[in-house]
Amino acid sequence: MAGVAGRLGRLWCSGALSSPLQVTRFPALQLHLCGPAMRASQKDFENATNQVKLLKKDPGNEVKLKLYALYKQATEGPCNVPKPGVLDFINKAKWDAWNALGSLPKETARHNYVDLVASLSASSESSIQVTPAADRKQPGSDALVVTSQDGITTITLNRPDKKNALTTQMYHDIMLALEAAGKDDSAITVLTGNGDHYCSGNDLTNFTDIPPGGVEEKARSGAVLLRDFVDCFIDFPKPLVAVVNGPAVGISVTILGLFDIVYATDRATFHTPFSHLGQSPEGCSSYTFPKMMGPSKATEMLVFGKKLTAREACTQGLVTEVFPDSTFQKEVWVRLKAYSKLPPNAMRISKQVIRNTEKEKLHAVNAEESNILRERWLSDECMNAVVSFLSKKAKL
Ligand SMILES: CCCC/C=C/CC(=O)SCCNC(=O)CCNC(=O)[C@H](O)C(C)(C)COP(=O)(O)OP(=O)(O)OC[C@H]1O[C@@H](n2cnc3c(N)ncnc32)[C@H](O)[C@@H]1OP(=O)(O)O
Repeated sequence: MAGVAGRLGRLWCSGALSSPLQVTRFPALQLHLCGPAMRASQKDFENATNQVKLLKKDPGNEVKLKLYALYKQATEGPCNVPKPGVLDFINKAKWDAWNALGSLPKETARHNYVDLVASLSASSESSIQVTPAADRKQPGSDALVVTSQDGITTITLNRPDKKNALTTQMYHDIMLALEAAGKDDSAITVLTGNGDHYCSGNDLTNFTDIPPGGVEEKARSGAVLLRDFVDCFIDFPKPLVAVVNGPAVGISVTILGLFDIVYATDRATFHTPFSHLGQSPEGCSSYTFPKMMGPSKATEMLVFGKKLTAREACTQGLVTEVFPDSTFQKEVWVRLKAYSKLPPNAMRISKQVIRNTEKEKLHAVNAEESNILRERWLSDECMNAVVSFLSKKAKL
């Protein structure tokens, strides 16, 4: 049975499954509670399927099967596939759960799915906002989740098992998400992380994906990607907020200088170990850090790799406000929801007035930093550091 549980566990990652704990106690009742006045929209449903990927706790196999069944019923209607053989435990369990829903209408199944996800989110102490419909194209992988609610578009880094390290795909997806968020009807955009880290910076395995043009081509395309990525933050047209839910490393720290507000849990740390990695500052930090904290404090971070606590980062001006970890999510989201009700055009224009004084300079700094890094990535110092990390000899 342990094997079955393990395999069922993998269902959890499929995106079709979600969960509410109370519901599991009265499944039959719950499945028919939904009246016509309480229908969930297709957008609510799509949002719930995204939200389920962000739940912190595994809700258990019984709930997962329920979610699977509701998802299938909502998307395909009553069970219409042949019953799997008795030895095909997993598929039989899934089939039984779906078949048990009988002729439950698609709409009701959709509503119950949304309900289940909402109550599971509430009971799982998820660090992620409960978010209904986002009218947008979702990024190409689960590593980034974009949701919208209460005038706030939230972009969540979702690779908690890798401390939210940024893959090449994620850089592209974040750029797409920012482009969409800049144009949507939300007032504020938030970047945050799922799990115990905010982000561990560039995924060092990105360096292992060498194209036919060799390492020079890799460094060249990396520099173009870096420059484009940081440009999106420089040009982002509306208030951009970082909700730093845990330790932050590398590029996830440097670009904070381009955010309008940075809220951090007191558990967060801020680390830019560029010299250790044979690299050099990016994200415009060679300009924004000395400006906000003075040249010598910036040197401690960017040259000597001094790791700051959240409170130190707040004193240095990198962080706007620090919150106790136990109340971090609650306090921050209450605050942001209040801000999001301010007139959006006024906020957008005020942000742009502040940013426009610096834009040209920031673009020039970004171009220069990207060029310098292109050289650094080809250095022995950098290659040795990456090999050392990848062979598990080094950790920051
Ligand atoms: C094209 C644009 C380029 C922009 C350039 C940006 C420069 C930077 O961002 S430099 C910063 C690069 N980041 C790092 O050097 C961090 C490396 N990670 C660590 O030192 C540690 O993982 C940690 C201190 C962040 C966390 O340590 P902890 O003990 O809590 O967890 P781990 O067991 O080490 O990590 C779990 C899991 O995640 C993998 N992982 C973590 N960070 C990265 C990363 N940056 N790249 C690739 N993989 C990472 C780690 O290897 C573990 O994986 P396994 O479970 O498979 O062993």
